[in-house]
Amino acid sequence: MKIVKFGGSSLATGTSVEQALKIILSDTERQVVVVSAPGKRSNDDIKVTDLLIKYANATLNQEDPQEIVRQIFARYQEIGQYFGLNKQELTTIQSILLNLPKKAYPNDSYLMAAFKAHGERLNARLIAMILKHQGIKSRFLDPAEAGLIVTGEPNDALVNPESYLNLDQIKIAPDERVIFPGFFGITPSGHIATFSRGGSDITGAILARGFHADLYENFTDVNGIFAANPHIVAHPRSIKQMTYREMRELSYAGFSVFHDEALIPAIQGQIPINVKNTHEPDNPGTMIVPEKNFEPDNTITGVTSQKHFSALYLHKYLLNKEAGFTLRILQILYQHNIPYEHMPSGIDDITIIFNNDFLNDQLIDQICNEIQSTINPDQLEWIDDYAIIMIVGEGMKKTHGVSRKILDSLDEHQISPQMINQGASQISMMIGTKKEKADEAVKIIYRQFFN
Ligand SMILES: Nc1ncnc2c1ncn2[C@@H]1O[C@H](COP(=O)(O)OP(=O)(O)O)[C@@H](O)[C@H]1O
Ligand SMILES: N[C@@H](CC(=O)OP(=O)(O)O)C(=O)O
Repeated sequence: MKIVKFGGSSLATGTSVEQALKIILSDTERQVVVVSAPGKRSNDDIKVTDLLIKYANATLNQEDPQEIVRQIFARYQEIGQYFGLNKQELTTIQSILLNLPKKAYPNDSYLMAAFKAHGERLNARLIAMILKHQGIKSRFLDPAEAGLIVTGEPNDALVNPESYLNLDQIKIAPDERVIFPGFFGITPSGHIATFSRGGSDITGAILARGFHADLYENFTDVNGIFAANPHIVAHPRSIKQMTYREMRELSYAGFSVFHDEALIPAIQGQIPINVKNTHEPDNPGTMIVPEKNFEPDNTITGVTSQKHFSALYLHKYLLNKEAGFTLRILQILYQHNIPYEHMPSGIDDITIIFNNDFLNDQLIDQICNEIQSTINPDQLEWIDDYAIIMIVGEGMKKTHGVSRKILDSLDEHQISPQMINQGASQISMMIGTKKEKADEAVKIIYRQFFN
């Protein structure tokens, strides 16, 4: 059996849903279908998830939400009408939308999560209705009914392992198609909580593990995973095959096409993932597979950058001899509830790299003051325009001179790395640069290894 996930970019219009249904019905093994909320129809369009966030905010601010509800419903109506659904069938969707503010939520964060989740919840209902309308045996399966239990933050939830036991109990008839909404699960007390943005990929992977699928097919709007972000490098090469750990490093570091957390259930279940193009289903796309029996066909598999970082550089002589130096820094960060991303160090210095999402000016001042007074470094520098370039490839550990080739090519273009870090697995190299140099660095490294 295969789990098939369609992203919002593949379900934005009636024509694209028709193409998705064609793909589902062309293979009897494609029995469980995970759907996202309708995505953008054009570059300046708004995803349904973002419209729902506006609806939630309007509700919280006690503003009139009529216009926004009209816009959201119009997206489902457009798709439903394309398939000839009647007014009454579509009214169910409209009334669920209108009723959202009347439900009880433990707090504003749960309200936000529940509103957001309805992009997927209503789309799964709609697609199941369309299939039924076409005489195809199909079922809408809700995470509440399936027992997809999550814990943690209402808008950044994590799957609870009991979900796998619950999914194992679900019976699917051989000729039946199950339509499952992506992006959310149910908390132990029965409320909706969503994964982080882009989290329908996670639902697909959870179901792939829970239903012991042979393959997890993830359909998007491009021919698989490219070796670099197509918005940075024009027409990058598509990766034929890569390992789970390569993908995890690349998706964590900026390959937004596949969610980094979605790799974990697939790895646990050892289920291969095939990222494919809805608009070109015969293209083989990218296979993501376990490390064993893998022969890389290029030294590097991909290069990516992320620009939302800041760094704290600390210099202190004999830092290596001072017991508890890092511990005291971490205690300060812990007191302010600030996580860090990386902490490369030398004999006399240490750089702590932060995700800007967890910082504000007041917090930055507070932690710098506290570190200065507690640690008393010789030099303390805050760098707020930091980017990380990540070069990943199973082929890197077998090839000599990869780092030299990368650093020489950057040097030729006057880009001087502020930090270099090679992971112990030897399949990735991380380079810190100024934010404004990040895209150029990606282009240079891509050209060096792929052209
Ligand atoms: N390395 C990459 N390979 C392929 N696509 C990428 C890459 N990096 C960024 N993207 C972008 O990711 C988009 C697909 O992701 P997304 O819009 O979230 O799809 P979906 O709606 O199918 O989940 C592509 O259209 C592409 O612009
Ligand atoms: N609709 C949600 C979840 C998701 O995964 O969407 P997509 O598959 O279109 O990236 C979001 O926009 O975050």
